[in-house]
Amino acid sequence: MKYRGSPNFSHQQADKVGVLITNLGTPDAPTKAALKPYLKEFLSDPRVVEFPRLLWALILNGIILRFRPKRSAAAYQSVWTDRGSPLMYHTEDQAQALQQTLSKRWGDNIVVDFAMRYGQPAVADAIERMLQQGVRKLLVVPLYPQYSASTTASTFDALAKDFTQRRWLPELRFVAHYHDFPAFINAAKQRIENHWAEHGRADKLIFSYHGIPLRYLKNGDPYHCECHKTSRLIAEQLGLKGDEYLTTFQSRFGREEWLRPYTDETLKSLPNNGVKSVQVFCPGFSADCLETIEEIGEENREYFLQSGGKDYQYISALNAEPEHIDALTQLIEQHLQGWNVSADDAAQRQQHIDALKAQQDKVTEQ
Ligand SMILES: C=CC1=C(C)c2cc3[nH]c(cc4nc(cc5[nH]c(cc1n2)c(C)c5CCC(=O)O)C(CCC(=O)O)=C4C)c(C)c3C=C
Ligand SMILES: [Fe+2]
Ligand SMILES: [Fe+2]
Repeated sequence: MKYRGSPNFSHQQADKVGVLITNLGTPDAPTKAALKPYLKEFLSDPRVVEFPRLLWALILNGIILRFRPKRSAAAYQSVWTDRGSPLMYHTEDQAQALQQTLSKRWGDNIVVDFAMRYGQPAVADAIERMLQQGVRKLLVVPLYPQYSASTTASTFDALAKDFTQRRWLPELRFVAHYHDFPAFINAAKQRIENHWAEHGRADKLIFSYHGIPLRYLKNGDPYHCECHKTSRLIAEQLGLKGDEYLTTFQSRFGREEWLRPYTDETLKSLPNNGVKSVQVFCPGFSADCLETIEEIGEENREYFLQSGGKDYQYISALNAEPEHIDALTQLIEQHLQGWNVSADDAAQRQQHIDALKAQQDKVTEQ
């Protein structure tokens, strides 16, 4: 059969609304063996590496997948916890907290689940689980506040690929970005103010975002502009002047030029320019992960201190903090408008089916 259906579908089942939050994905374990398939899937995605396919396959398999898994495994070991990868357990906590807040208003009619673009839990499996539970209206929320083809569009690709193989598609809504959503900006503001209340302020606040190749910006990716807008809006809410904060880009990969200024180079140069204390916040990461805990929390701290900096503080991501869950709940509710499903839908469909059946019976009797 070409298209997967839902043959066990119960006609009495109430229609449900599904909310699927997604993030990038993470290896199953902090080992070379687990890193290899994870990196292979991730870096084979043409949305991530826009390069001639054949040439890239040679570089990826011949060079990168030979050396990088070991190096990355060591980095992952330094952030791994009893609950596994931070990205995984924060996303799990976010889904659970959202189920609670949304159920208060929607009761049993709403199902929240989470998936990862690469690795497990896979997007296709989450969709299957949700459809099995009666989800007929699906809202997908990639937890990337700023749109980028390499992340947001790639998530859409995964959904689309699954849908090409299904018979009965749900109604679909997709959050492409929320870089300027007031409740999100407010959550970031609160996170930073909470940090200030405990630790005081630094000479500069650095907003560090994951980079992308400069070429993608030149080809029309709005990511760079959305990052700058997020920074500006958070800074405005905090009452910061233009020279009190900076926007930088981290996590370069490969040899070509990426978005500038680079976070590491900036932190190395700041002490020479009289900036002795910094606080770094990453508004593009909805959960702490390798790139924030290890790269920003550890590696870049060393760069700053070795270059003459005196005080370096990393402000953790929004994770499953109440103000983040509140912001995401508002975002989700905005995108769910008009989708008030109830048991009535199922009852109505059953009536329709009964009527059809009665008609059919009449035909066979004749
Ligand atoms: C938040 C937005 C992200 C964008 C934009 C993004 C683009 C991007 N990333 C790579 C290469 C790598 N990224 C890696 C890890 C990683 N990236 C993001 C987010 C974005 N990436 C997250 C949340 C993580 C951490 C995942 C975790 O398990 O904690 C890695 C793997 C780590 C490593 O081996 O160093 C790579 C590789 C490219 C090439 C790219 C845009 C083109
Ligand atoms: Fe990345
Ligand atoms: Fe821009």
